[in-house]
Amino acid sequence: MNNDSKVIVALDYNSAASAQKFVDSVSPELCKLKVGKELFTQSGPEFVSGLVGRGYDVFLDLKYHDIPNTVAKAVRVAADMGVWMTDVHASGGRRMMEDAREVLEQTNSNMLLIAVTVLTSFAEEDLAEIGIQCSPEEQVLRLASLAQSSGMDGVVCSAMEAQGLRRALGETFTLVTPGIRPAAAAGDDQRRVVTPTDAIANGSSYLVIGRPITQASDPVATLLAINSEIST
Ligand SMILES: O=C(O)c1cc(=O)[nH]c(=O)n1[C@@H]1O[C@H](COP(=O)(O)O)[C@@H](O)[C@H]1O
Repeated sequence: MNNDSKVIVALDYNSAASAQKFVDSVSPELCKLKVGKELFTQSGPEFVSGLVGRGYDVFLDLKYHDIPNTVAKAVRVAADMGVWMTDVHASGGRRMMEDAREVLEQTNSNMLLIAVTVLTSFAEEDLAEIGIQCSPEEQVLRLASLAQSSGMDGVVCSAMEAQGLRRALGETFTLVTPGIRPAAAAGDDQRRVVTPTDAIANGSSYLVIGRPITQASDPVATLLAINSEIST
């Protein structure tokens, strides 16, 4: 079986039972799965291990951001769980990212380690309010370059920045893009949104999609429609 879908469904459910209901209706060939803060806080590593055991590529999205020693140790535990990918915040800095990379090398782990640049819920005015006086695009490029030179496999960014990052950082750098909204869908709390088709055209490696699938009246049909939209 080939787990080659570019869609990572964000399992942003408040109970293991509701997440499991979705998981039972799909298969590892149709999508990868992301476990984030809400579900992990609720259901913990056991739920994650269950997904790994069923053959899913799991993105454990806990966005580690702490001192280098703490992050490296948490990344090591994530790798031991057998997840496919996990993330740290690029703004944790070079030493934090390098130490996380080193711990994976010491254990011969091939888990993908990626760094969040500027959250897709941020617009330029949100950056200004936290003291960053540039456009999201500039800040994403700065943090993505730092992430690449600190040994990260890729970054999380908006697909709005994907084209520029592909040009600057090359074809093999993994670009994971949330903030995906089919045309005419509600943006919710997201600010830098792109449609599935445009995200792929811009060079995204993987699309993270939550509410447009999980809150659809027919989540599986919506996932299938997105898979076919981006494979044509
Ligand atoms: O790291 C992430 O996955 C992430 C980074 C980011 O910049 N923006 C972002 O939305 N996400 C996650 O991607 C998912 C997006 O969900 P929807 O907005 O419902 O599609 C959520 O689980 C977020 O936690």
